[in-house]
Amino acid sequence: MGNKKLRVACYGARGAYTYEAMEKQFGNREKEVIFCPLFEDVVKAVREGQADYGVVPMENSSTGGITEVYDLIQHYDCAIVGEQMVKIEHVLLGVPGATLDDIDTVYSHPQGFAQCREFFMEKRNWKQQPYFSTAQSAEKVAREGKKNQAAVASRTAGRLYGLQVLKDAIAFNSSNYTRFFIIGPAMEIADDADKITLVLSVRHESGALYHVLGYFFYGGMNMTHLESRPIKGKPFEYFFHIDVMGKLRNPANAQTLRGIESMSTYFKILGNYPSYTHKEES
Ligand SMILES: O=C(O)C(=O)Cc1ccccc1
Repeated sequence: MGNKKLRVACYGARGAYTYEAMEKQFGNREKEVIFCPLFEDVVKAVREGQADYGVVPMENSSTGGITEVYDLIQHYDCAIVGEQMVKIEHVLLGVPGATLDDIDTVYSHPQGFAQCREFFMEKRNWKQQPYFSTAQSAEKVAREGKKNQAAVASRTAGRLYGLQVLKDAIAFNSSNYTRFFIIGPAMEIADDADKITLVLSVRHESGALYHVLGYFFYGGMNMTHLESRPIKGKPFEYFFHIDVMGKLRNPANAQTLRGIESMSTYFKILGNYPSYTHKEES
């Protein structure tokens, strides 16, 4: 890439959780950040070359896989070049001077509402208004300046957009983490890459997935995530998105994957990248 400034497509806005993940990945590098209001805008920007990399959330420890992102990466044929993990601590934000009693409408990303489900069970007369990222929700509430409006977002977003915390720690799971993919137009295998993401489908017959997964067991490759996604045009057939610990440069791992490929009706490796745990330990 020479000395050209890095262009990174980031979901949301400054103060979004994805922005935190982006800073963890690229913080020390000079970059131009292209903010995208939709996940699809991020993936498209990477595919069409407006950005060198993109950052999107893909899995949450309370609510599970963010399935739309899996479908988009597959549809736009992007590669995974890294991952990051961010601790998510949602707060309820309102305009200065507002109290909980003033609120009747709340804005957030649907993930924000899902992760605070129990808090909102008690607020049945509040309207939950799905919006873009949590940060854009905070910005909207600040910009409109109405006492009846609140946002579910981070404390950082509140500080950034001049809102006050009406209620702290509103997520139902205090150990709430989100995993993010760093995507690119093509695979990049760093020396410390230790995790592989791949997509496959198998014949529609008994034992087909069992046989495929058996290869991981016999090859000693620890599977860390499995997500099944419907295949468009083939009702009740699935793409399996699989994360396993391993290295494509390790001949034994490569051999295991070749075995799996031979058992699959569709097989594509999306990336081999340094895992979050690996980075934390090093
Ligand atoms: O909206 C954001 O801030 C995001 O980055 C998406 C998201 C929303 C809620 C939890 C984790 C990620």
